[in-house]
Amino acid sequence: MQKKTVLIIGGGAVGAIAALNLEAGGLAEVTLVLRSNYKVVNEKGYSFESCDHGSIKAWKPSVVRNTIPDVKKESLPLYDYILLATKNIPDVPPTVVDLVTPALPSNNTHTTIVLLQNGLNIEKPFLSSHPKTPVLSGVSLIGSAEPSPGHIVHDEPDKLFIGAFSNPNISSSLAQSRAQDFFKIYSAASRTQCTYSPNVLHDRWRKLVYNACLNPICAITGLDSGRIRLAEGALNGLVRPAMREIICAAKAVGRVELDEGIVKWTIEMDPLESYLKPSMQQDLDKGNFIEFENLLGEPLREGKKAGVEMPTLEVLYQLAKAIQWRNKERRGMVDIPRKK
Ligand SMILES: NC(=O)C1=CN([C@@H]2O[C@H](COP(=O)(O)OP(=O)(O)OC[C@H]3O[C@@H](n4cnc5c(N)ncnc54)[C@H](OP(=O)(O)O)[C@@H]3O)[C@@H](O)[C@H]2O)C=CC1
Ligand SMILES: CC(C)(CO)C(=O)C(=O)O
Repeated sequence: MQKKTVLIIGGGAVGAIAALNLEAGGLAEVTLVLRSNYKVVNEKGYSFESCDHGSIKAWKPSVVRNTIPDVKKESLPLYDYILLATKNIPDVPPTVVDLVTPALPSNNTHTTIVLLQNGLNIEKPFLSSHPKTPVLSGVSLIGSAEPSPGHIVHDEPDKLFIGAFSNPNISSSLAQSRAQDFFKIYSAASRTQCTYSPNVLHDRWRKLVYNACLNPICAITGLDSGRIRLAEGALNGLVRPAMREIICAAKAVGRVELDEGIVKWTIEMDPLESYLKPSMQQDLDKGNFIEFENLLGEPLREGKKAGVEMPTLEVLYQLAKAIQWRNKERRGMVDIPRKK
């Protein structure tokens, strides 16, 4: 079988493991686009400490580059898949659509986009920019981090749920067959728990019980997912009310039934003593922008539109927004009046 060509944009904690896993399966040839870790990875390769793949040194995928391929200018054939593994931050340019544009003509039908990213409604921008492009959802339960450039510490197994986002411009059987094909190439190495899961909305709302609640609560308080369980009053006063608001919104917006048991399950998903920092907390620690619009803003807006009261998420959202503004100011992206 001829290998599928996969362009991965973003080779941090999640993208590097995806690249490694796809090439290990032997059914994909990966081109990986890097930014801050390009020099290190290009010169020395990645080093991995991975619970699924073992300890690996000086690894590189088939192609490493520091620019998005311009398929027209470089006369390149279209990729079979473009997988986005950047943080998805619509309020800070470039947007995900800006990123794929050089590698994807707007009338594309060949390439399939795979969004290996957290959050709700992340497929929506592509419906207008690339209306006939199938877009797949990758909901990942991995625990992975890049403590220094090119060094990947992967300590919670790569459990990935793949399905197709609905798109009124293409047949659902086409979109689903693209999802099944990607599931096969991602599963080929037999080292991950990849699941073909057509109920994308269910998977995304279920993951939001964690991401819309623990991500901002841990980021804002500076307490990791273990300490937040120990801190007096935090579970009953913050975490559980936020999670219950997501359960109500999932039902009202997506007709997704999540039972009360998911609250306990999500809180206890990782052992307390692993003191795991959700990705939003890791980003704040690094002084990076946070993915608060897709993780928190979209479920909040959708829930409120459907008539759900979400007072806890509303406060978390406004706090996260202020923190993002602080990050923008630090980077000179907002002008403020001079101090008198
Ligand atoms: N980490 C985890 O355990 C989990 C993460 N997720 C989700 O997966 C997605 C990816 O997260 P994660 O891997 O942790 O994030 P990271 O920050 O570790 O990696 C993102 C990478 O994308 C790169 N990038 C950003 N913009 C560009 C660009 N324009 N061109 C090239 N590279 C770019 C970043 O480079 P630079 O360093 O220059 O910014 C960085 O290397 C997110 O949506 C996250 O929520 C889901 C489950 C678990
Ligand atoms: C739930 C978790 C920790 C990974 O599975 C995550 O999605 C994140 O840190 O953003």
